[in-house]
Amino acid sequence: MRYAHTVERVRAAEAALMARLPQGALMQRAAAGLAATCARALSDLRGSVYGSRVVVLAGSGDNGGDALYAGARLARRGAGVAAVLLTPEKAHRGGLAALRAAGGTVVHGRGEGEQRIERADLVLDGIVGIGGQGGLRPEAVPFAAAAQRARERGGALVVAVDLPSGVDADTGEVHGAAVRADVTVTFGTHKPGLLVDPGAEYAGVVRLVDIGLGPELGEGRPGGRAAVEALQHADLAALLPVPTAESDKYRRGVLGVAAGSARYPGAAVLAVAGALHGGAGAVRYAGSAAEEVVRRFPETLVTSGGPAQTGRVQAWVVGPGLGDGPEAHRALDEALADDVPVLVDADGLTLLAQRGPVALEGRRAPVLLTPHAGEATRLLAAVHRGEPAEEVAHARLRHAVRLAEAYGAVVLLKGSTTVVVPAPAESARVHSARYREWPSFPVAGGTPVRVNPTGTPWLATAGSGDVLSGITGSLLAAGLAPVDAASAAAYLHGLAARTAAAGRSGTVPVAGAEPQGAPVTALEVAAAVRAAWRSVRAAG
Ligand SMILES: NC(=O)C1=CN([C@@H]2O[C@H](COP(=O)(O)OP(=O)(O)OC[C@H]3O[C@@H](n4cnc5c(N)ncnc54)[C@H](O)[C@@H]3O)[C@@H](O)[C@H]2O)[C@@H](O)CC1
Ligand SMILES: Nc1ncnc2c1ncn2[C@@H]1O[C@H](COP(=O)(O)OP(=O)(O)O)[C@@H](O)[C@H]1O
Ligand SMILES: [K+]
Repeated sequence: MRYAHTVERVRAAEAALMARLPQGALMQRAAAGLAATCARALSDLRGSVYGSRVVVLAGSGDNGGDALYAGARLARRGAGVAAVLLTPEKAHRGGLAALRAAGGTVVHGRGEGEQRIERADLVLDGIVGIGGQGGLRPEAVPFAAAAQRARERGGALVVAVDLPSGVDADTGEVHGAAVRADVTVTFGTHKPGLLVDPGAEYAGVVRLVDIGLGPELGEGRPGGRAAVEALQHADLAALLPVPTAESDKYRRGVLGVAAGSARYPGAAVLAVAGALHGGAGAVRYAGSAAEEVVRRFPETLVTSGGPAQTGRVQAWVVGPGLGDGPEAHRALDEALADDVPVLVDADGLTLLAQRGPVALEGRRAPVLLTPHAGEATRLLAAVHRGEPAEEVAHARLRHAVRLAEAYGAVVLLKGSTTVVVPAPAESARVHSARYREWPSFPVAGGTPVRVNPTGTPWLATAGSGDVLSGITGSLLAAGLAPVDAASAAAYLHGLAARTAAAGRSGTVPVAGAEPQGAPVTALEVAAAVRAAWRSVRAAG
């Protein structure tokens, strides 16, 4: 598992650790790790650190201090290091003295600063770290722009210190300008904003430097009190259901799929395709696309009636391609009336948004909502004034948490970074009338939010969401808890898309890297789930 902690937790852990260490020890650990990463990168880029041109962008806080000390270490190895100080009178004293003592220089004036940045081999972004508030301040913006020009024209490497300046550490939100980094060297633990877009995209490849915070952060457990966590191959291998000698198809789980309509039969086929590859023992399909489904997948048990006419299932997927007619409403009602976990997707979400959270009242078994930003906007509009979908996409954690709180449901919010939020602890369904303030992220005392590390923009293709519903439903039917089913399915789905696009299996995701290979269709993603599953089990 990869864990991320909020600024508040990091500060508390740092304070506890610093109380036991000599002054400045933590900053030296951070600077040493940072300089080592930069030195490796410079060696790869130019053959050696000696003679390379490094510019340190230093703000007035400890983030600037880290950058200046790291600059000093690089200068001692023969790099030409120049510092651009955002507020010279407040620059970190010790860091600046160390840089000067190592032969580094200070650049004066904006023009010269920008020129130096544009000619640099490596730019260290130490403008602001976890102490940042809001977007980049105006005086920092031209330097961030110069660093971007240096990347684009000169092939300079931009290395962010702790996090790219301008990215919100706790949420990944970016308000205004921010530094775009190739590599981010972060200290002690990941910050949520490094794992969630848009912040994750600004961060590039993230390297974690151990500064000894682990025991303070974890409180005896790995990842203790993390706000965000991301599954890795080994976690997934432990979650995936594998049949035993005693298994039969019922014990492996039976999933019901209520999807598709005369107008959208394809959605039914795609959801069933996902379901059949997701690990359940059997898939029952209920709806008007029964003929198409069984023609394509003869292993499906079908009925042209609704969920109430279907035999026993252990979970339902309801919604993809259902349309909005009376049959669609009936399918949603009948699925929700069954006392098993229900995943609501696509048109099912649009119907649910018309009714609001009250439609889920009285249910005991879990509900899992899987909206994209547009559907999330509609669901939120039922309990709150509407917000445009871009707002949801740019503040993913906040809106997914809001949705989970408002509907008392597990939420998987799709998009560039898919996030999975657990249902609120006690069923606190909130109605517009008594609604005062939205909960903020992270939820106090809450379980961590899962973010998916395997996503790829190749998935932005029609019908891939239907496939995801099927995979998730299958894992739910197999008995996984909703948060595990949703996050494991998103992981497999992303890995399958990467595998299908690259034409080979087992591709391990690299953050910030350009997507490999060629376009894929939704059905090809479903077919590649098997290869993704294999590569996960092989690594686990
Ligand atoms: N506290 C610790 O023990 C450690 C902290 N470390 C470093 O210290 C950093 C935190 O240091 P600080 O608490 O001094 O805070 P920062 O250095 O992150 O930021 C504070 C400074 O940035 C300015 N600032 C705030 N928002 C800004 C914005 N939007 N645009 C431009 N400037 C802005 C503030 O005026 C303030 O001077 C971490 O990110 C990490 O790099 C590391 O050295 C490891 C140990
Ligand atoms: N830019 C992107 N990067 C990564 N994944 C994406 C991106 N855009 C969409 N996706 C993924 O593609 C899938 C699309 O699902 P959805 O929006 O429901 O489409 P459809 O209704 O056509 O199936 C989701 O899994 C989503 O997370
Ligand atoms: K920074």
